[in-house]
Amino acid sequence: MTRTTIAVDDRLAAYLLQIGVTEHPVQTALREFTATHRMAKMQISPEQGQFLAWLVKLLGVRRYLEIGVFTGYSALTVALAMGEQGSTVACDMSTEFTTIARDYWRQAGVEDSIALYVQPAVQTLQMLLDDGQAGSFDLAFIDADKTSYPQYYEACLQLVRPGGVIAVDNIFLGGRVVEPQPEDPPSVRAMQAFNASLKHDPRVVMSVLPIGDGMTLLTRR
Ligand SMILES: C[S@@+](CC[C@H](N)C(=O)[O-])C[C@H]1O[C@@H](n2cnc3c(N)ncnc32)[C@H](O)[C@@H]1O
Repeated sequence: MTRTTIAVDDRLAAYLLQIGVTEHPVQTALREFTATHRMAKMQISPEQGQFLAWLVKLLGVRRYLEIGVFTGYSALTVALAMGEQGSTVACDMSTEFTTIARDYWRQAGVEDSIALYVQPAVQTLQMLLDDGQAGSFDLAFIDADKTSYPQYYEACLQLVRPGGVIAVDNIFLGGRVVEPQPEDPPSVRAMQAFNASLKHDPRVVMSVLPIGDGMTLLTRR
């Protein structure tokens, strides 16, 4: 028993990976490749991927919306968990990053199930709303530029069905949200305000998990 969540050091993280994560060989290859990338820390942790895959099974997710693709690990993980019945809409602005993603999606045989839009995510979200896709997604994952999280959240609340889930990543920002310092970037105060706004939002039921850099889960009422 413990009254607080224990810190996970490198040794324990390796153990967690060993006993708690099952990956498709292409997931492993992508994770190992991304570890060598200059922006490697942007990828979700493998245990977060495992959690999302579990959530897919729990909810019976068929339609997945991802905001923030990077080299494609989270989208690949969810696409594999959904299987042939699943489809993904993926949003990112970077051709460089998503070219890597597409390559690994192709290797895993899920490329055709992922519609990737390489443009600002707000445009893609508006396009989906204009296209009458409100309420059509089972799961949304917000993992892109932090100052836009409130906009992404409002759009996802419309796009996800009642009972569907919105997962939000990096809500701790390495712990800086507790007490933002003057030298911190605007994203820290923005995340602090966003986190505070969710607690009493009557439209959702929420739970914050201290997994990765902190992940909030919100079920749409
Ligand atoms: C933290 S990474 C995503 C990590 C990914 N979910 C994974 O597990 O590997 C954030 C991504 O958001 C993208 N991004 C940043 N600003 C964006 C914007 N305005 N619209 C769309 N994508 C954006 C970046 O190009 C980057 O690939």
